[in-house]
Amino acid sequence: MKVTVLGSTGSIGTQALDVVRERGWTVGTLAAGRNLELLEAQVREFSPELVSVDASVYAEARARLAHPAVIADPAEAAMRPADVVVNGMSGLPGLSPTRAALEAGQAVALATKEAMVTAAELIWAAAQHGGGRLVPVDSEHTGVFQCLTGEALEDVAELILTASGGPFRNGPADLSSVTSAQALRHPSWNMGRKITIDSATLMNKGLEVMECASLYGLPLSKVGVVVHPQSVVHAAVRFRDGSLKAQLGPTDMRLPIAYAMDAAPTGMTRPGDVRGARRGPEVGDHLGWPLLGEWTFHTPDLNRFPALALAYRAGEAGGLLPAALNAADEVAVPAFLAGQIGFMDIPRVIEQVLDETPPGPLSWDSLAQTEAWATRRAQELVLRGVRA
Ligand SMILES: NC(=O)C1=CN([C@@H]2O[C@H](COP(=O)(O)OP(=O)(O)OC[C@H]3O[C@@H](n4cnc5c(N)ncnc54)[C@H](OP(=O)(O)O)[C@@H]3O)[C@@H](O)[C@H]2O)C=CC1
Ligand SMILES: CC(=O)[C@@H](O)[C@H](O)COP(=O)(O)O
Ligand SMILES: [Mn+2]
Repeated sequence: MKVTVLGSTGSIGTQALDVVRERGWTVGTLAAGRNLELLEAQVREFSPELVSVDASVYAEARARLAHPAVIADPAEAAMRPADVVVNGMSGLPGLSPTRAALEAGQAVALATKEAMVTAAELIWAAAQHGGGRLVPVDSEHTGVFQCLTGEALEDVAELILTASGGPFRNGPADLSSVTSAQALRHPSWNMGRKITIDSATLMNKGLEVMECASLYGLPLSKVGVVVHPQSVVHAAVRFRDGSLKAQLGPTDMRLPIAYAMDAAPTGMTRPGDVRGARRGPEVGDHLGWPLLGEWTFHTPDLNRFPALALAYRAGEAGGLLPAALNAADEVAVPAFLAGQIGFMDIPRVIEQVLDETPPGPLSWDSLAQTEAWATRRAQELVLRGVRA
């Protein structure tokens, strides 16, 4: 199988390349941002025909990388014919490559949750128009996908996503003065910095609730969240007869990535279009994973973690609000990491941006305008302070 990996130098990208190595697949195209040292090592190992890098390091990349063609356009990289395109780009920059890949008829293993959060209708239209297919990589959403396989959507009463609860699930009661070092200490997953902070605020779960509704074509009122500190159960589906089906697994993203890569060629073309895939060989030496230990489940505390309620609010409003929420979060999280604002200012910035977002129908143009506006407004709030 010939694979494209977008975001190849990140947490998802490097694990996708682990799967490629284990399976003996080949790499046609890689897209990275600015980490040329790691990209150079990946080029040496996988010999792709094409690499894309961030425009700011394009000249340096041309000088350093002798043999593959070098471009500065991940959307073009996404269109290069491949059996599967893994998108592990973080945030808004991952949106246009997702669109480009689907419009070019590619099979996409999609980790970039921001695409389904901000632009689901447009992404599905791109898939319909271009013949592209997609399968989610996110651990909870592959969990739902696997639970829904062989079931009828009309029989679903509720989709349940588990949350680890992040590093602050047991305290302190007041989160105003927690540090970025504390917030970056995720209890169960090793991930990029942005998603790790989102896990600490529970915004990650908020984004995932919207991602889930968009993927499976169900209203937000049918997507629930339960805190499960052990991160063994990734998701569950409650059916109308009262039965629950859950998906369990080790906390190793190579399993969801490998499943999505196997499933993408027969993947989803519209919301809820779930067809399970044949499973590939063992991933990451997990056949002996011990199904042992104690598992607990409790409801999330929306007072300490208001970001989750904000995400439900944006998701229920729909239109351009999820894009505004996401853009504000993409400003607030780096500002927190840079020490410019406190931890509880993250949801404050987002709430004020949501309150002020001009309504309107979703299109690629209005999406880009709203993202630009919300980014600017969030930057102002970071500099000047949010309302009391
Ligand atoms: N990590 C995880 O376990 C999970 C992640 N996800 C989702 O997957 C996505 C990626 O997350 P994660 O891997 O943690 O993030 P990382 O921050 O670890 O990686 C982001 C990747 O995007 C790359 N990138 C940035 N700009 C560009 C660009 N212009 N062109 C191409 N690549 C670019 C970065 O490149 P560089 O470093 O070279 O600058 C890096 O390779 C997010 O949407 C996240 O929510 C979902 C579930 C689990
Ligand atoms: C691995 C994965 O899918 C992450 O999105 C994970 O869910 C983050 O953990 P939280 O449950 O703490 O948000
Ligand atoms: Mn997840």
